[in-house]
Amino acid sequence: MKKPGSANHLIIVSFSAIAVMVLYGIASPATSYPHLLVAVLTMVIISATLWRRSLTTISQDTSKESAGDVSPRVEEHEIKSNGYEEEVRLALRVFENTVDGIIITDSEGIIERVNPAFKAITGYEGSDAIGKKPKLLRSDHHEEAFYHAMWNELVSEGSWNGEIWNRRKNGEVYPQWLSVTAMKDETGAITHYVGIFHDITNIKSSERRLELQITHDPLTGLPNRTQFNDRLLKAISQARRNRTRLAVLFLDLDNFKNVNDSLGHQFGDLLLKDVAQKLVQCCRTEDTVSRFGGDEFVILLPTIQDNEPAAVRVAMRILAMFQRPVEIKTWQLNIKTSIGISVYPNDGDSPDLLLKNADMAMYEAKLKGKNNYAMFTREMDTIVQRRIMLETDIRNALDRGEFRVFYQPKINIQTGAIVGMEALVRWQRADGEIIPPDEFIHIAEEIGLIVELGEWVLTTACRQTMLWHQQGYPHLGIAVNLSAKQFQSTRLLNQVQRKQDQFSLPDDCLTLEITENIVMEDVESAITMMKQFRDLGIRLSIDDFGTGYSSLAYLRRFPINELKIDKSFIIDTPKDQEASNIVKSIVSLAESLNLKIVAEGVETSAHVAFLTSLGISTVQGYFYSKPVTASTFETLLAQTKSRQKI
Ligand SMILES: Nc1nc2c(ncn2[C@@H]2O[C@@H]3COP(=O)(O)O[C@H]4[C@@H](O)[C@H](n5cnc6c(=O)[nH]c(N)nc65)O[C@@H]4COP(=O)(O)O[C@H]3[C@H]2O)c(=O)[nH]1
Repeated sequence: MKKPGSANHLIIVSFSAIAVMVLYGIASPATSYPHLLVAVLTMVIISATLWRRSLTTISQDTSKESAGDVSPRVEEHEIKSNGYEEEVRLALRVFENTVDGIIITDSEGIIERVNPAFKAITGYEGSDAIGKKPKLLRSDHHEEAFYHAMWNELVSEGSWNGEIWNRRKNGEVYPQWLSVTAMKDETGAITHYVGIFHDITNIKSSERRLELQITHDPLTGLPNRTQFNDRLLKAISQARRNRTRLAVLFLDLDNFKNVNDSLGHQFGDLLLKDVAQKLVQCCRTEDTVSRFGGDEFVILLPTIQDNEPAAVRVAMRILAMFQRPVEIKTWQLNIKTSIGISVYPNDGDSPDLLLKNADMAMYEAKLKGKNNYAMFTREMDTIVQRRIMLETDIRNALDRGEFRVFYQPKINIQTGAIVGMEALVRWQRADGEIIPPDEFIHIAEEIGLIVELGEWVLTTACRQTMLWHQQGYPHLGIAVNLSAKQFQSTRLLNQVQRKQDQFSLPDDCLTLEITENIVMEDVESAITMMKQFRDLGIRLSIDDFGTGYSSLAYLRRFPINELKIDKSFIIDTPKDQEASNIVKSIVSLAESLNLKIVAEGVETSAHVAFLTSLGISTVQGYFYSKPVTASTFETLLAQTKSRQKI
């Protein structure tokens, strides 16, 4: 008798474990599962062969030893008790019941057997497939080279695993994961090929959904930052190879936040979708229009012939599109945009640099006024770097005590006496650099520091005025500038009243200087506010008069005390006729409205003579003094006092 050897027992034991795992779905479905199935099928074939051989041996032995003691039934019983036949049955059940399609071909690749799952996946009956080659399932998805490579690997390595697109009987092309294994006999010759596959359509479509989520903006469906960066990187290498140029356009919507805040986020979303569509219409199909989030859109023009014109043409087309109101529901919105442009290779050779520079140029476009574009320039880099530095540092400048108040005297043109002063803030950084207000006031406004800073200036100026009053100059008036945000702050009135009380300033001592544009923003509430100041004994002056857009009709209704003629007019007098006429008109306007006049920017004796001829009594300018520190101002006070005594 020949019993199955111990090696065979081992194989059977491991086969049982695998078969049970497969039946109960323990193995992972993606890649290890086909390997297990191949193992199972290997076992099917090996087991069947061994079993057949064992039975043959038994029957031979039986015939040989028919007269002997050992009954063949005993041998059969032994086989059954070893579980051998049972294992083979189990393997066949796996073949029949697995959800994976299985094809077994002969060494020539002619299909010998397929399992029921094969039919479920491909739609072909066993009878359709048996006797044919697996070519039957081919789609046009792959080149011939793909199949060559697959067979080469199969023959050399003994197996092939991978994704393959096949065609079902109904013509539908679908992706499947396929593992093919070459089965060999004892001599090493290939006897069969076993192919195991499963349909991965669902996996692929959820992969696609996931990829879409990773690479696209869910609101507008446009590529997102990740996808944009990817395309920009590829476009840069292509442009480098072909020695061509590309452009990046960075844009955001001016005042989008206001739309969102006033009309709600849903409305804002509709607006963004609409803008996205229109931007796509402004570009060619090979361009990438992406949304980085919020109201930021970035466009890639992957090939442009020249440095500027092509990119500028697209920017102009976009700006023209924004000239027309956007219609959302029943609303017509005037939305504007600012566009910054950077060009490869001049403005950067990496996605980061091109984006940063386009962003910088966009900031410059905003400064030029809304609905504008700007090309990146090297100088911008320096300006923006400085602005970023100031923006970071200013946040703690107040706590670090880096602000100073300078005072510029206001002079009585007839007597030369100092009648008051304007408080002008400066920022003295730790390294000693003095930064003028024109450079940081708008930053303080943007980051919300201005109300706090304004209060500090008001306190400092009022305290200093009180001290000078106490030192023997009780006639000095003090003028303090207000920014738009301060003027709109509900705290302002209360703040001013407290300072006036705290430093015992008499009525008409404190003047608040506001620009025309500030009051014109919301005329009615500005008038209410101004009346309250007047009731407190606070003077009001319209600063930079002539440069804004105040209406004369409103001017009549403003409870103001003074017009301050802007220095840009004074500077050109008396030579420039137009400037001189404007100054004359402002003077007669002030007279008719019973307002006082202050002329600023008085730099020369010719200015003084001209203003004197117009009957102006109060002036301010470098001819007398630049803004100076409190101690220098005290020296000026002492000098003019002694001059007057002489
Ligand atoms: N070329 C020339 N310039 C002259 C002459 N006389 C005076 N100036 C300058 O003209 C500006 C007058 O102040 P402003 O029109 O209120 O214009 C101010 C004001 O709008 C703003 N500002 C200054 N301090 C404050 C502040 O404390 N709060 C706010 N909100 N704004 C301030 O910054 C602006 C600029 O202030 P400054 O740089 O101090 O510049 C001052 C002053 O130095 C002259 O003869 N020739």
